[in-house]
Amino acid sequence: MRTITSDQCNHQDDPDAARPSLRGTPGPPGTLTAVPQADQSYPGPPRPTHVRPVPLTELARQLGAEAPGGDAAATGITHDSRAVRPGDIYAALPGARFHGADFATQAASLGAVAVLTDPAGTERAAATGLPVLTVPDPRGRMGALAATVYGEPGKDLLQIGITGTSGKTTTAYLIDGGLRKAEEKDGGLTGLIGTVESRIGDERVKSERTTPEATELQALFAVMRERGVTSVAMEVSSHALVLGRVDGCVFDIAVFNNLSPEHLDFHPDMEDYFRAKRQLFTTARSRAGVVNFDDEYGYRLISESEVPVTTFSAEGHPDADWRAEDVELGPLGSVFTAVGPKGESVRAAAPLPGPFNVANALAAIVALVSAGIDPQTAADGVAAVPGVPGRLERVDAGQDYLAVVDYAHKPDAVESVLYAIRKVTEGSVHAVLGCGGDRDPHKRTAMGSALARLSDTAVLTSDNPRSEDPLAILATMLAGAAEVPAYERGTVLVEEDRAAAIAAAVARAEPGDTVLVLGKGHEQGQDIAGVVRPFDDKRVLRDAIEHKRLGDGPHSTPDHRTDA
Ligand SMILES: CC(=O)N[C@H]1[C@@H](OP(=O)(O)OP(=O)(O)OC[C@H]2O[C@@H](n3ccc(=O)[nH]c3=O)[C@H](O)[C@@H]2O)O[C@H](CO)[C@@H](O)[C@@H]1O[C@H](C)C(=O)N[C@@H](C)C(=O)N[C@H](CCC(=O)O)C(=O)O
Ligand SMILES: Nc1ncnc2c1ncn2[C@@H]1O[C@H](COP(=O)(O)OP(=O)(O)OP(=O)(O)O)[C@@H](O)[C@H]1O
Repeated sequence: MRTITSDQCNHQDDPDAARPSLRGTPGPPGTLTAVPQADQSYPGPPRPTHVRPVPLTELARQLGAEAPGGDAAATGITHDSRAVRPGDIYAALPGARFHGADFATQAASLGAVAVLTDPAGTERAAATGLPVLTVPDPRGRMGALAATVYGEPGKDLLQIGITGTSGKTTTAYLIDGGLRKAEEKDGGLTGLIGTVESRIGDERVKSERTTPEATELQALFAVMRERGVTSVAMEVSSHALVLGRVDGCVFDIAVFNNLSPEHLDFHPDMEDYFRAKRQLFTTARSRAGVVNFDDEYGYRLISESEVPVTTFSAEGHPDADWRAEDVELGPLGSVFTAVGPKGESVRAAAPLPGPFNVANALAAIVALVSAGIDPQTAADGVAAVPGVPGRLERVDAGQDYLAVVDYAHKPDAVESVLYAIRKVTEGSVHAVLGCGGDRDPHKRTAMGSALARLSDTAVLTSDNPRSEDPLAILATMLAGAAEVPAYERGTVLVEEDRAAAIAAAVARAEPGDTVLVLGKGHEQGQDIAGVVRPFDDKRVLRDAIEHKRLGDGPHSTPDHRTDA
């Protein structure tokens, strides 16, 4: 293993030059070790190129676990045996499907130096001959341990965490816009972590989850620090809060957008879902909060937050700290005045349409101001965001009607998007929607109802059926559509094949109408019976529009649709 000293490592030469603006506290000087960048079939997240090895005895002390003999040290940590690199601790966690200890042999063969596990995994881990660190709840200890292994990278980053049922991704991109604007004069880079992707400056990294597991997150923070990132906006899902994925982080600002029924396959009820989100507003997790005054659960959070909160109201409520006033909604976005508690008043713009994006933009501005950025810079940065992948994203192929792809895949989001489109367009709306299999089945009826009630043509179709029968999912959605009184209901079509469903909506579009393809947004594949086939709503929509223009029959008139 090649060892270099800190003065050979770029960002240690002149830490102030590398991370100057929003934070910029350099790590302590010391010896850095180049980390082997092994070839892996499972790529895992990016890793820092240099770390300071941490002796296992020190890590055992942190865990309160029995110290292993010898002088081995760790240079990384992962919870996935396939992603182990030489020098890693392998965290063998109990899960719903497996016990990670079953993969300890693979971890050892890839160069793990120790295994962190629970008493149930100790014997299998010890059989590899590696030192074993046993604790009752390894998942609960893994985040803080990962932060230690990677040298507490989060402490060198301004961290803004966003939670809520809808708008996390959008708000994260809008905050990133403001952070970029603030960094313009200093030359610092920004980071973004969320559902669509992670970004290290302009480099894009594929996301496996909305919020990475703690070992991946701390490694990502370390890479960001190494490359000169000074501030990061990240989505924090309720799964992440319950599963300890953000253990080891203290967010400078925590943002709460809203809460509506979702993930009720994971949370037993809304109270449990709310409490999971509320964890982000404890002193262990954040320093200050930004909370949506207009949301029922946001309003409740104001009194239940442990950290001081600043409130915002896109509806202009006079009791909120920040308000959106003089809102003008437009088909491409909205403009409004953000009015603050100290007499601040800046003209701002939401670069995406719909009232809910005024809320997302105001949330972003208030989070940025709470992080110390001046309101005009914050508003300018938010307004400059060119769009968010798969969120109200337009497809233009020269047609005389609007065609939009959107990620709405829960009842509240479907309603918000349809209301938003209705507010800014006059023609008919032809909307396509499916529900994913193996996920919260409770929302399917409500999704069917919302689409039937708010569209002129509702085309019910497949999303990612996964292991479920798509027709069974569609039957539940159709039952929801049938609950809508006939006088309120648009034409409902059922078309199992998603491409044909999109073509059916396009076939009905007249000049001035809107075709709205919902549910998959940025996604590039469709999971049918565990096989993910390439499927890109934007490309399929564009093809359907072009086929219609060329009068190419089969694509514009699917022959196996069902009128409800
Ligand atoms: C409910 C949930 O979130 N489960 C997560 C959890 O699974 P689990 O504990 O049951 O793990 P398991 O599959 O039994 O495996 C046990 C252990 O063996 C390890 N293993 C497994 C196989 C192997 O070859 N080698 C290996 O080391 C696994 O890494 C794991 O640590 O730990 C796994 C390892 O990190 C995660 O992949 C898995 O996320 C699942 C796949 C998932 O999709 N979660 C979704 C629902 C999720 O987290 N969504 C949220 C919210 C999104 C939103 O708001 O829309 C998100 O943040 O993405
Ligand atoms: N503030 C909001 N209120 C209601 N609906 C919203 C809001 N923001 C976005 N949406 C809708 O929800 C969809 C998903 O938005 P976004 O990806 O920003 O949220 P998210 O919280 O990251 O969602 P997910 O958890 O599903 O990834 C958007 O495409 C839009 O239809």
